Amino acid sequence: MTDFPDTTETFPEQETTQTEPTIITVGEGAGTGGQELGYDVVIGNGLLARLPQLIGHQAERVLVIHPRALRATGDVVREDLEKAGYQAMVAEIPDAEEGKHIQVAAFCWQVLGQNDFTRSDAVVSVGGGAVSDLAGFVASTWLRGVRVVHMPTTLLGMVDAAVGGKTGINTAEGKNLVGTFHQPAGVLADLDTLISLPRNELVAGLAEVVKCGFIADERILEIIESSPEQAQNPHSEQLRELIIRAIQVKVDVVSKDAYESGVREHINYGHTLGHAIELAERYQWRHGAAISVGMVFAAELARSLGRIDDDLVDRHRNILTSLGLPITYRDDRWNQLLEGIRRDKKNRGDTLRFVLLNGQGQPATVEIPDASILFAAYQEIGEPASPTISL
Ligand SMILES: NC(=O)c1ccc[n+]([C@@H]2O[C@H](COP(=O)([O-])OP(=O)(O)OC[C@H]3O[C@@H](n4cnc5c(N)ncnc54)[C@H](O)[C@@H]3O)[C@@H](O)[C@H]2O)c1
Ligand SMILES: O=C(O)C(=O)C[C@@H](O)[C@H](O)[C@H](O)COP(=O)(O)O
Ligand SMILES: [Zn+2]
Repeated sequence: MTDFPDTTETFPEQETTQTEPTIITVGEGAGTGGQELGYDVVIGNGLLARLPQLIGHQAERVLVIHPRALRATGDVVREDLEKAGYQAMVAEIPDAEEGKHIQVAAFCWQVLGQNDFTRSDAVVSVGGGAVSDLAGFVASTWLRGVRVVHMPTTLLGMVDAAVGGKTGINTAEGKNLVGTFHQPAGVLADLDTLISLPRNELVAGLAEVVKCGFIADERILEIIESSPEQAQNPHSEQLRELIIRAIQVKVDVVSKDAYESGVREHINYGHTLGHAIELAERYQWRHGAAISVGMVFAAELARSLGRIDDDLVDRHRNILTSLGLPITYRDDRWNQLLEGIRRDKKNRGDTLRFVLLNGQGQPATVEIPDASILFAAYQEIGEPASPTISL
């Protein structure tokens, strides 16, 4: 997997301030919990004890789905659930995008079936966005829908993937092409889990935070600009504030448009090219890295259409670079990328649609009349591909 910045180290140990958790409700007043809006995203430290409250006491059995890399954490969660009186079991799935596969979903369905999971039982995801996407998909399809609680352990999972109910798996043709909308019963974002997260994963998550800054909350951009280092420090107050602000942006949008028939498309900023890059790279690029390049591409596209000025495009490049995120892509892959772009879910028939800015904090979904405009923007982000080394 591509490393940016060139490190997988974690942050040095440091005291973390324990404060009262922040609770943000999705679709406040809109529903009754379960698979509807009206659930809580709890952000804080040491939150595991709150899990039974979110699962609910009608469940007797709970399946904890976690990736191989988080075996120890998955076991702790399972043991805690056993102590709380549930019959808890784990399903260990392949790491990262390898987990977002139909065969992995089939494995989880088998575990649920063999353990007689009923409609009152529940699923818990422990891991990053790949795990919550897969576990959410499994929960939404098992018996046509059982409760799922997400415990995101990556920054990206906390600020984006665990919130809002999009689930998904990949197919050979592209990213997230199969999936459902299935709101969780709750989300526990325990900031302590970020301490073991490799720095490059944390930085990848910051790409989605920056996205929220450009589409909605400029204060996010200002915090990062004033200290890109503190934004990457899992112990910092700045990162806590960034997480809360980014979740608030997502919650506001999802609360208005849970099924993406309007404004929810805006949180797909940077994803049209981003997903095409992920496919072209056979998922060896992190999602956040691909979205970073995708946002610069979208900014160039908006500039070429006269929607934003040079300063806003430069702000994209500066802020993403300050975090060590990539802003260019190899210049010899256009046809392959265009194929991916054509499969984006925002398209309607042959009409390509992109989320672009009309200014800071002013996103809009725009129809692209002619793919040649896209090619021109691609040239602005292109860099020569590394020469092939032949023996
Ligand atoms: N459903 C949505 O709304 C939504 C939103 C954004 C992204 N996504 C999806 O999320 C996925 C990306 O999520 P991600 O960036 O979290 O990647 P990921 O789930 O692949 O996790 C990244 C890596 O970090 C490891 N990891 C997780 N938590 C850790 C921890 N606390 N300590 C150490 N290592 C840990 C994982 O094992 C994995 O190797 C993509 O598939 C993307 O499409 C979905
Ligand atoms: O929640 C949403 O809506 C998003 O678009 C958030 C994105 O960050 C996320 O990557 C999502 O999975 C993309 O969805 P897709 O519909 O483009 O597959
Ligand atoms: Zn995303």
